Amino acid sequence: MSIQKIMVIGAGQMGSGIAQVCAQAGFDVKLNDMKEEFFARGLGTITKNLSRNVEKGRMTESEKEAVLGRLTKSLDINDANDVDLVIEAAVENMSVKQAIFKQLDAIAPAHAILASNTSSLPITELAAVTNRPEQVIGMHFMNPVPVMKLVEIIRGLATSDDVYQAIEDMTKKLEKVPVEVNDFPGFVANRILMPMINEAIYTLYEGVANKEAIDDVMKLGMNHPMGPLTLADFIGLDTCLYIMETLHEGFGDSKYRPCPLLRKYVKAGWLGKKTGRGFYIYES
Ligand SMILES: CC(=O)CC(=O)SCCNC(=O)CCNC(=O)[C@H](O)C(C)(C)COP(=O)(O)OP(=O)(O)OC[C@H]1O[C@@H](n2cnc3c(N)ncnc32)[C@H](O)[C@@H]1OP(=O)(O)O
Ligand SMILES: NC(=O)C1=CN([C@@H]2O[C@H](COP(=O)(O)OP(=O)(O)OC[C@H]3O[C@@H](n4cnc5c(N)ncnc54)[C@H](O)[C@@H]3O)[C@@H](O)[C@H]2O)C=CC1
Repeated sequence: MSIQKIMVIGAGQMGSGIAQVCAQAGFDVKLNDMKEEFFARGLGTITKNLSRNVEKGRMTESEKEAVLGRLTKSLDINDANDVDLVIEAAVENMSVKQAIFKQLDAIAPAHAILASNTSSLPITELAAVTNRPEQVIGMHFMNPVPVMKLVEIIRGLATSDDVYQAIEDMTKKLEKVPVEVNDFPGFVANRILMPMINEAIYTLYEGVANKEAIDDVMKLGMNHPMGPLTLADFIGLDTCLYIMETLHEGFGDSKYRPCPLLRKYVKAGWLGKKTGRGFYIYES
């Protein structure tokens, strides 16, 4: 199974990072989003990251131009008609993702693999809306994609061994480390990380300490690179809430109930770094 042409759906924080590392590894990448401005924002982030690589002597200017040359703009999902792999990185919402997978199943070539960068949603449920469930798989990158080494590879119930192998090989070409995981809500990464973040939000909500103190405890006491509230802002509070809801619904266990303060911030549109305000305020 040979992969050369890729479409990445969603040019947000994750999609832009995924498109960047794929283009850096030599793949031809179509970066798809719904509007020109969303694509432009994603391309802006990629260009900034590549320029930093040039400044730091990790890449020449001509290598940077070659990477950018392998990236193409797409504002139409029909552009998936000649790709070998689609990596979907749109919002963490099952109905949005299922609608995308249904369309892709009709558009993408019969051999194409359909992967999702979902943080928590069942791959098997995405696969079920297609006629190629054996070619549907989870490819869960970590944020920030250009820096973090891990990719959780999630097998849906029907995912074939050949498809798993092709995605594992492709992940290694991106210089990432694949880890095989089965299809349960939140997989491994967010089954463990997100309840910790949710508990940090409860700690704030219940007035145990202020936000700086909570972050300091985990940074200085546990050597985490970011405190949990800073990390929640970095991930996006909407994404954190979606993940907690998936865990809560998927396991039916009250220990996963999302903190009311998290819901309130999301309802206010305080989604974290990407909107300029979450637990902290960010200059643009
Ligand atoms: C929600 C999910 O489904 C799963 C997830 O992704 S959960 C989130 C997982 N990610 C984490 O937990 C990240 C935790 N934070 C960290 O590891 C670090 O704070 C960090 C790597 C983000 C930044 O590191 P730092 O040392 O504090 O800052 P800084 O010195 O500015 O950055 C370190 C390097 O990362 C790079 N970097 C930082 N942020 C970046 C970004 N958004 N994009 C690209 N590169 C970035 C910097 O350019 C820098 O590279 P150089 O040293 O080569 O110049
Ligand atoms: N933020 C994080 O730390 C991580 C997020 N993820 C997952 O990655 C996915 C994307 O998350 P982010 O990049 O953080 O979100 P984001 O909000 O930064 O970006 C989402 C992008 O998808 C686009 N989009 C939405 N619907 C679309 C459609 N139908 N067609 C094309 N584009 C569409 C939006 O316009 C936006 O640009 C989610 O499933 C999330 O759970 C996975 C790992 C880490």
